[in-house]
Amino acid sequence: MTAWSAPTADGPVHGTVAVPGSKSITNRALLLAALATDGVTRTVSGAARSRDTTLMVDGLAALGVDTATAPGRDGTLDVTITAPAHLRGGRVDCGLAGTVMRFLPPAAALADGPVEFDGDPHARTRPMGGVLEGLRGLDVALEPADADRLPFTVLGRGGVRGGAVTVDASASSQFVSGLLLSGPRYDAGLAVTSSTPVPSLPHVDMTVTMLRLAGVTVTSEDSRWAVSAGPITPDPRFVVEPDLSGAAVYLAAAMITGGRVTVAGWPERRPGANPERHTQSRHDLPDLQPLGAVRRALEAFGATVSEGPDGLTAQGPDRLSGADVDLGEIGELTPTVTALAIVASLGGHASRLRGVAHIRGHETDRLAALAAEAAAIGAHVAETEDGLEVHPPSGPLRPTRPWGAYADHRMATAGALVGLVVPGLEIDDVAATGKTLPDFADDWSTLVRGAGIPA
Ligand SMILES: O=C(O)C1=C[C@@H](OP(=O)(O)O)[C@@H](O)[C@H](O)C1
Ligand SMILES: C=C(OP(=O)(O)O)C(=O)O
Repeated sequence: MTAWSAPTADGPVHGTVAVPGSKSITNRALLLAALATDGVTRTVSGAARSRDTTLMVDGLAALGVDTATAPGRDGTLDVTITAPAHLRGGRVDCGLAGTVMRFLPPAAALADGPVEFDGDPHARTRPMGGVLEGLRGLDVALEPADADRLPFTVLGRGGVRGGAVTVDASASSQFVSGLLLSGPRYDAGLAVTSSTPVPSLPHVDMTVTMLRLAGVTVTSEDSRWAVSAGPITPDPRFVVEPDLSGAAVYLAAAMITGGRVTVAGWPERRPGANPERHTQSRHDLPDLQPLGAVRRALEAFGATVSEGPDGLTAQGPDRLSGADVDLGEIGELTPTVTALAIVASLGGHASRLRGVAHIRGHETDRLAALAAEAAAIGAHVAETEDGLEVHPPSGPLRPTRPWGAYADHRMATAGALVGLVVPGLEIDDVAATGKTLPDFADDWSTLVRGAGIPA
């Protein structure tokens, strides 16, 4: 693997960029189309053309779902899905995708035969307990019976009785989302209670909203969510919006350099759009991604973030401030925010990132990885129990070795952000960005060198 030289910014980064569709929305839309109960062929358009999407499409195909992909607008994919009358047994490669390893086992329980699950070496260390505990609570048989990690087999028996389960979802909101997405197909529907606080709650909200858009009755109260048994009928042409966490990387480039970057194609929403209405049109969309929380986190470092007809725009300050931010709702932003905190520390400002203990179970132990890569350039980033503290360094930052990506897209993009102000920084595996941002290296270089990415 050849290291990639991250471009250094000569001045403020200005431009307009297009980012791929959200992998979280894409993979929910694909699964809901595959679980649809009316035999209609559906298209998910604007889907991320990325490894996680491909893994979901291939996983669904392994369960007997009819899938076809075609190039869509702006480098995205159009995926056509026809749900079969019955899912079948097979073998699913989860890669490193949390959405595949947590969302497909509850669907596999509906299959007519055993479904084997495995993934990348690191995927075998990612927590799975909540999903498997939930399935066992519904009398779904697993092999091994006490499995709590990949690899395992779900012994599908063509149906699931459904009912109420209590799980520990402190390690990932995806445990709750995964169970809820298949719940309407269980005989008695499904009620999921988490015995512990759930991180990344906006991702559970995304699940609830997308289920409602697909005609499912969902109730939620505190840490309990319930879906009624019944038809799943998503929009036959579902349009995926751009990925907010991917967008945040480009917005952060403006922040770090005192520039201005717009992410094009951000949907304009009417306030009060109603997810209970079984419809989807561009101007009648409920919020699916946590823009408010992301905006607050970026603004805490001094950015101005605005939405308009051109898209989502961040304007950087002359110098970043330090910040004390709780990222519990948006844990996947931690690498990006850490890069902002490292740059702020160069101006003498300390920062504290809290509420993200669970990201030790993400693509890698992100707290350990961020602290280690920061130390290798002379930055001062210390792990805490639930986050990171970033302090001013004792001298200028200098790479001593390539920044490690750890097969983690967001570690790679965090390295690119730090590279804007640290000359000579290389990233050991920029291809890791293919998990969600397949064109990242080229798009980033084009933006930073001033030409902007055609949006
Ligand atoms: O449901 C989803 O699409 C996601 C939920 C979150 O997972 P965690 O709750 O494990 O943080 C998020 O970090 C991940 O990137 C995507
Ligand atoms: C945590 C992430 O991914 P996954 O869906 O694999 O959990 C992420 O994208 O930051």
